[in-house]
Formats: sequence, structure tokens, C-alpha cells
Amino acid sequence: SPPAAMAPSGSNPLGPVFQTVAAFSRRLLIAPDTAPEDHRLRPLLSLSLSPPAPAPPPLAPPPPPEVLKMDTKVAPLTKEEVGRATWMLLHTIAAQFPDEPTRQQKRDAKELMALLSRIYPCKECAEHFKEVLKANPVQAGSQAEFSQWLCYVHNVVNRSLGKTIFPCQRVNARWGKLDCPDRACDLEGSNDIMPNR
Ligand SMILES: Cc1cc2nc3c(=O)[nH]c(=O)nc-3n(C[C@H](O)[C@H](O)[C@H](O)COP(=O)(O)OP(=O)(O)OC[C@H]3O[C@@H](n4cnc5c(N)ncnc54)[C@H](O)[C@@H]3O)c2cc1C
Repeated sequence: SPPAAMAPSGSNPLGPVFQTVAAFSRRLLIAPDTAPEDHRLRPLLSLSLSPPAPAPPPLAPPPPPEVLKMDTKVAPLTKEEVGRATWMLLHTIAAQFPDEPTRQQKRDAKELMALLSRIYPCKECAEHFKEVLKANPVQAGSQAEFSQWLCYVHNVVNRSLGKTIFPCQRVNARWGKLDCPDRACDLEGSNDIMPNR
């Protein structure tokens, strides 16, 4: 005899069970607002053993040219490059230093130099700079004093390395104040808000 599942439901005792399962399957497979004859029949619930294919990664926009330029050099910095970058930062700090610094700003200038003489990333440079600072204590009573002092100690380092001595009367021309609109980068000094700091 044919298997029970193949027999017409009327003559099969399991017919009502098959009808219930079939009806339930239809509810799972067909959207409620879809007519059964609709050719757009789509599963409401899809069980699949294979994982869905991963979506292709979105195409990232190309990095801007300045990033590409920065990324071209990946080698570690040289002692010379770190030196140039450090002097650039220090002379810029001195150029931006307030004409009338607060006590805290004067302390900060001294501490910055003392810290550099300890953690500058070149042992012989740090040790030499410690000696330079001992012989030439930081002078940061004003912007002019600080930038002249820095020019002087930079020249001490220059001399020890056999480099050209920089004319310190030209230090403001070489390292002027930053080109920030409305002088927005300027630090506030003691004459700006609270004179007694
Ligand atoms: C605190 C410190 C200590 C260092 N000690 C050593 C060391 O012991 N041994 C060592 O090998 N390297 C040392 N270096 C690095 C060294 O000083 C130079 O930075 C490096 O050799 C690159 O020199 P450079 O010729 O490119 O010009 P840099 O000396 O780096 O100067 C950069 C620019 O600053 C300008 N400049 C030069 N002199 C002055 C000045 N007096 N005042 C104002 N502006 C000036 C010039 O336009 C110059 O191009 C030290 C750096 C620092 C920051």
C-alpha cells in the first residue's frame, strides 16, 4: 500500500494532522497581506543552515592628500628630526609667551625645560641640555626675555654641534606669533584678567 503521506486526506487517518501542518506552514511562509496565488510569495521566516553570504565591504573614500603625504614615511624619526621638531615647538611657545606672564606661566616655562632635560628622547642630548640649563637658568620674566634666553641656549647647543650661530635679534622674525585669526591663539598673561596671579 502507498505510504500514509501520499494517501488522499479523506481516506487517511492522519489527514487532519497533515492539513493542520500544511495550514501552519502557509502562515509561516506567506505574508498575511499576500494572496495565496500571488507570485511574489516570500518567506516570513527563513531557516537556513548555511550562513548568509557576507555583504561586500563598503568602499571607503580615498584618504585626503595630506594624510597620504603623512603616511608615506613610516620609518622611526632621526635624532635630527626630533631636534628640529622640538626647537620648533619651543621657539613657538616662546613667541606666544605673554608679555607679562603669570607666576604659574613662569613656573611652567622652567618646568618644561627641566622636564625636557630629563625625558628628552635622546640620552646624550638630555644630559647635555641639563648642563646647559645649569649654566644658564631659565629666564621667563616676559615674552622677550624668554625668547632671547631660548635663542641663546639653542646657540649653545648649536655651537657644541659645530652649527651656525643664529642672530638672536632676528628671533621674532624667524619665530613670530602664530597666524591665528583675531590672535585667538594668544595666551592670557597676568595683565589680562587677574593682575595678582
Ligand atoms: C634641547 C635639545 C638638545 C639637543 N641636544 C643635542 C645633542 O646634544 N646632540 C645632538 O646631536 N643633537 C642635539 N639636539 C638636536 C639638534 O639641536 C638639532 O635639532 C638637530 O641637529 C637638527 O639641526 P638643524 O640644523 O636642522 O637645526 P635645529 O638646530 O634643529 O634648528 C631648527 C631651526 O631653528 C632655527 N634656529 C637655529 N638656531 C636658532 C636659535 N639659536 N634661535 C632661534 N632659532 C634658531 C633655524 O632656522 C633652524 O633651521 C638637541 C635638540 C634639543 C631640542
